[in-house]
Parts: sequence; C-alpha cells; structure tokens
Amino acid sequence: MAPAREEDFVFTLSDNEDAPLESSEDEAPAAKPSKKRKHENGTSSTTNKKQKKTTVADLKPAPETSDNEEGNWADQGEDDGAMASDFEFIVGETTGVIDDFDGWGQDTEDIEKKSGDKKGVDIDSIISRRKNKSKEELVAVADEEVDEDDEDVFNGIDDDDELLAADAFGMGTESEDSEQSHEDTESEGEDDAGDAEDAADEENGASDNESVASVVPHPMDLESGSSDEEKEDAATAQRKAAFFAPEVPVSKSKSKASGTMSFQDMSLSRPILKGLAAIGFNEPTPIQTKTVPIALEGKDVVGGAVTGSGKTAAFIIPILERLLYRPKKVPTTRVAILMPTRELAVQCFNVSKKMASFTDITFAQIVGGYSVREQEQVLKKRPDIIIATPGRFIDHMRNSPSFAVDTLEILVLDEADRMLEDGFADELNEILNTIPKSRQTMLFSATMTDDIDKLIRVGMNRPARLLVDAKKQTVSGLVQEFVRLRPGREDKRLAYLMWLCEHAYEDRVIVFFRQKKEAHRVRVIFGLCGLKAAELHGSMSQEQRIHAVEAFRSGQASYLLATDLASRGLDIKNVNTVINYEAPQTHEIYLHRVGRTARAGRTGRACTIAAEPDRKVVKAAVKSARAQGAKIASRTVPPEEADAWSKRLEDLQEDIDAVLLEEKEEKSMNNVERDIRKGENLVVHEDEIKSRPKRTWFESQDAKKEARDVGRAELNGELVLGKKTKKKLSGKEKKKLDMKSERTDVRMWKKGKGDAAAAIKKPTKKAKPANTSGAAKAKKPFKPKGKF
Ligand SMILES: Nc1ncnc2c1ncn2[C@@H]1O[C@H](COP(=O)(O)OP(=O)(O)OP(=O)(O)O)[C@@H](O)[C@H]1O
Repeated sequence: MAPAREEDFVFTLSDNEDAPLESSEDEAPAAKPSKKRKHENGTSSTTNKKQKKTTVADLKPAPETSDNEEGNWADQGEDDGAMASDFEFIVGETTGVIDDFDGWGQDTEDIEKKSGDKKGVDIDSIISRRKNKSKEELVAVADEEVDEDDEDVFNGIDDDDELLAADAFGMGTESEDSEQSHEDTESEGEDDAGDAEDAADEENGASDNESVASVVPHPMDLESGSSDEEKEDAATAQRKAAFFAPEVPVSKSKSKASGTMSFQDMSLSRPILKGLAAIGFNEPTPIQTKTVPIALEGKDVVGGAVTGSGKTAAFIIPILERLLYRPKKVPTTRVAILMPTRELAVQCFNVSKKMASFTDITFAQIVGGYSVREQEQVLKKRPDIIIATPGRFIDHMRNSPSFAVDTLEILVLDEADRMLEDGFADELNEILNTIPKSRQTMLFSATMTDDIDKLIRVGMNRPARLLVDAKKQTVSGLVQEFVRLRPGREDKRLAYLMWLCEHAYEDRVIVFFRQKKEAHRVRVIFGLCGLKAAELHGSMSQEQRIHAVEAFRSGQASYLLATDLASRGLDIKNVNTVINYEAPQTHEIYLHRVGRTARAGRTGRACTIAAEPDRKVVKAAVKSARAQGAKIASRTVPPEEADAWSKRLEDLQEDIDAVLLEEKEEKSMNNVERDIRKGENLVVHEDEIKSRPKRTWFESQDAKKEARDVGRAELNGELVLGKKTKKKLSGKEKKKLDMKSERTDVRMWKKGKGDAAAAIKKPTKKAKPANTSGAAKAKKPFKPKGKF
C-alpha cells in the first residue's frame, strides 16, 4: 500500500519550501476569515502516557572512540588519515547566558488566533488508536501462542531492552583518549548533563531577573573577535576593495581598559539599554561590537558570524536606536526586515519587540499562513518596522492600499546568502526595484557570501564587510560526531537512528531530514515507539508548524523531526543534539543545521549518519573542523543492535502503513469539508467577494513551481547553468507586462507614492546612485537627534 501519494511530498526545498505555499490558502477569493479552529497539537498527551519507559539511569550512553584502525573514511583522498584523536566530550557544561528569554514567547497563542490555516490531522490520536489496537491484537495472539518469542513483535521501547556497549568505531585498542571519552560519556549519563545545564541556566535566569545591573558576559566574548581574511587572487581582491568600504578598526577610544566594548560605550539611549538588560544582553557579542557603531551611522553592512553569535541583535539594536529619533507626528513605516522562513520572521518579531519594550517603536509581522486582511489592518497603522517573508511582503506591496513602501529607509536581509540564491531571485528583484534606492541596506548570515556578483544585485553603497570568525564556521562548544553506515548497510539508516535515539540522544534533539516524506514517516514511527516527537516541514499548515516548534521548545516533545526549513536561524534554547539523518546537500547547510545547538556559547553535539553518498559533505565538515581545531568523534552503533532495530521496524510496518492510511483518509475528509465551506461562503458572501478589488499575483503557480525547482536544484548542487528552464524577465519587461495586464487598476505600489508624500513632509535622504563601482556616496554619519 502506498501510505501517501508521492506527489504529496517533494524533495525538501530547504528554507524556501514555505515560500510557494504561502499565499494560496488565505488569499483564495472565498477566504472569508474562517472560524478560528481548535489547534491541532503536534504532540498530544495521549502519547505521553505511552512514552519510552527507559530512564536515563537505565541507559548508558555508548562510548565513543577515535577511528584509528580504519582511518577516517570521510577523509579518503587528500586528507587520508585517522579522524582527529583529540576529541573529547564536554557536553553539559553551562554558561552564564540568560535562559529565560526566548523569542518564541507568549505570542504564539495570539499568532495562532490570527492564523487562517486549514485544519490539520491529529496524527497523535491516530498513532495512539493504532497502538491500542496493536496491543489488543497482541494480547489475543499471546493468548493463542504462549510460546511466541517476545522479540518478534515490537511494541515500543521498554525497560527490558538491554543496552550493549558500542564498540569503538574501527578501534581494537583503548587509547587514553577513548578511555577519557568513555568516562566522560558515562558520567554524562549518570549526572544527566541536561538537567545540570537546566539548573545552571535557571540560576542565570534568576539572577538576571533580580538585577539588570549584573553583568553577564556573553561567552562568545571569550573567543577571538578577529576577522578572517580569505585568500583570494589579486583581481578579486581589487574588486572587493572597490566594492566594500575600507575596514575601520573598532574604535578603542570608547572601550574600557580591557579593550572590550560595552553597550554603554556605544552611546545607546537609555530605553535601548534597558531593553537589552531586561533580556540579559549585558555585553555585546563580537559581531554586535563590530556592527552597531557602523550601522548607527547609516552605513550599508554585509555581516557574517558563526551561528548563534547574536547577529539578530546586531542589526536590531542600531535600528531601534535610530528609530528613537524619528519624527513621530505622522506614523511611517521605515524599516523592512526580510527573512526566508515564516518561523524566523516570527522569532525575529518576538525578539525585537522584547528589545524595544521600553520604547514606543511599533512592529508588524507580515508572513504567509496568516490572514491577509488582518495584516492589512495592521499595515494601515504604519508600524515603524515590518518583519516579513518576501512572498507576503510583495503581496501587500502590490495589493494593500495602506502599504506604502516608498517610505522605507532601512532594509535588512537576514540569512542573506539564502535570500540571494536563485530560488528567491524574482521576489528579491521585485522588492529591490520597488523600494527606495536611498535606503540603508544590511545583509547578515552565518555563511555570508562576499561574492561581489551576488551582492551587486542588492544595490548597496560601499558596504562595510564585517566578518567575525568567518573561517571558524562552527562554534567551539560543538562536538561533531559521525556514524558510518558501511556499504551494504545503507538501508538500515533508520535502524541506526532509532538506536541512537534510544541509547545516546534522548532529549532536546533536532533530527534533520532531506525529505518531508521521510520526516513524517519517522515521526509516525517515533510515535508508535513511544518517543515524544514533533515534526516541522513545509507540508504542514502554519498552525501545525508553530505548534511543533512550541512543543519542542517547551519540552513536550523531545525530538523535532525537521527538514531544512528549520536549519537556519531558529533559536531554541538548550538543544542538546542535532542529528543529520543523512548529510545535507552542502557544507553551508550542514553549518546552519549544526548551528541549532551549542548556541550563544553553550555546548552541544551534532551527529551525522553518513553513508557513501554523504561522503562529500562529511569530508568538508571534518576538514573544516580540523582546520579550526574543533572536536570531532566517531560513534559506533553495534551492528547486531542495528539489525535488531531493523527487524523491529519491519515488524512495525503494518502499523506504520495503517496510521498513514488513516491519516490520508482523514485528510481527504477535511479537504472535502473545506471545499463545502468554501462553496457555502461563495454563495453567502457573493456580492462582497465580487466587490473586492482583484488581487494581483507576483508569480503564477507555474512560475512558483519553477522557482521552487530552481531552489531545489541549487540545494542539491545540480547545475542549472546553460539549460535555462525558465526565461527570466527583466525588471522592465515585468513592469510592461504588469501595465498591460489586469493589474492596472490596483498597482498599489505606485499609488503608495502619493500616500508617502502625505505621510512624510520632506524626503530626508537623497537618492543613492545605483552604481556599485565603489564611488563613495555622501551618506552623512548618523546624528541621532533630528535624523529620520
Ligand atoms: N549580547 C548578548 N548577550 C547574551 N546573549 C545574547 C547576546 N546576543 C545574542 N544573544 C543570544 O544568543 C542567541 C543567538 O542569537 P541569534 O539568534 O541572534 O544568533 P544568530 O547569529 O542570528 O544565529 P543564526 O546564524 O543561527 O541565525 C540567542 O539566544 C540570543 O538571545
């Protein structure tokens, strides 16, 4: 039986996968704001009762050893040799970073209410029903066949499951290192490192709450703040020198004797300092130290720093500071922050609001999956800052009379390297061509490109290139482990994952998959095995996505089974481990994925299950880890244990299929119900619907699909050069088409100019020349008072 139609699941598009799904639901003509629904929780309490019965004390983590005997297979070739033998496990160490602040705060419910999403299927109930049914069947069978071997039928992970110590990966001898590692791992199991970390974090949180004056240095400060210069040929270096502003060393004049700069040294206003202290940001991270003073001057910035190093605040702080001095008589939208995924936009919105809690600065979160009409109402009020995903931003740009983009003065592209990829090209061009050229532009990413050809498109003016630890790429608190799937055992990947989750990684684990279909299937299997899991990918409704993150964040789910939708930017506290079910398509994505753990100076582990096809990325990861002296380790799963799991999974197949089938049936019923409601709406509200101005679409469904294909090809490293699948229109051509088409009556972005003129007494900046040749633009240094 085919559990789900193949076309229901496509190879994940990484972050871009949400974009094409964004608007179709609530933008349909019949989209009379639907009744608020009871949420479908990613993990229900029904499964909780059936959770894994094994306790931490029962489970002794398997020892990890270095790979002396076999050598490091990932390194075969130029780097042939043993995997670094200097690994050690330090998971469980705690840092002084505040823990009680989380961007995924209370707003979730509020957000959920605004969501116009369709009803999802409660997979937990289905799993729970199936488990009960299987149990009943089992009892019946057991009555009949008393002698049957218990192992034949798997019904969850139970206490009786014996743990076998894993032998070292290819090691016949016990080195000092491996003994040390063994001890560390055992003590880790006994002490329950996660609890220890939680306790310490609680302490930190408490102290931060008690006194905002107590200084909690950010652990990243302990690392070097020096920028890394890449080796490049003379011509490229010359082009870069012309494109980027000359490097200005961070002014030491304002810094303390220690040489480190504080937020106070940055001449930030009191409300901003209070906001920062309230969320425990007492010392700037290196990227913040570099960025804030330059961004305050209104200069363009290209910023790069490792994952979890505080890039969000690096651009939010100067924005808030600048906005404090805006003219307030006429509300005006001045800042747009664009993010590649809805989750990131929601997160950034929550973080920014917290930081601005002592100011009167207003925000709007404009992302797909929520009611367009409610967003229009919010935009009407002209919030100071808009945090958006590109698709929905364009929709409002085109269709919402209340949204005038020509008042924008600052544009931020977060995860900019992703936004600059071809998958987003059309959307980005549309936005860049429409908003004022005179804006300040800031680009940030952990894997920030300084490829000029890509950056030129953005139309920046001699941006400052601010890179911190760009070459280091992963943070020092990260241990990277690799589990090898030998040839012939590739089909046992899932068995290996199950073993790892049963024995080694039990809590606060994100598992990344390349395919949505696989993530979903494994989520069903985890449920059937009593493991508390939530899933996160682009085939889910927005409501379900929010709930999945919330369930994981709150600890209700121990595992988040995700596609690359979650690989970038998501800031969830205390993620202990990131597992790569298979290596991602590129080393960049690997870096973003593993960056979900060991954030803000904490420690964490990343484990990649790797077979032959994963070699390239694993090799790059190992090489880069070695170059920075990061900790790497091999982990072995006992083959007989993996085989046992394989057998269990085979036995479970019938249940898996049954759950997927029931889910599919429930889904179709929901769809029928939805269509009926839609039809009813059409009849009841016909006049109102017909009287609405026609919405214009940035891309047809076909064009969206093509863009998605391009994004997919990029992620999979496929070469699309040469065989152009799609004729791209130039900006001019597009505009011409727009003029001709039915849009003529609703070209709101043009109309917005009049609105803007009314809103703003006089333009504050001269249009910036669009050239990128390096000619200096006369952008005056930022003087807080009176600017804007
Ligand atoms: N100055 C600071 N002091 C203490 N904690 C901080 C500071 N700046 C940021 N943080 C914390 O560090 C964590 C990571 O920050 P952030 O999400 O901005 O990282 P990032 O560099 O954008 O990561 P990614 O590349 O994954 O998007 C957050 O939990 C944030 O609250």
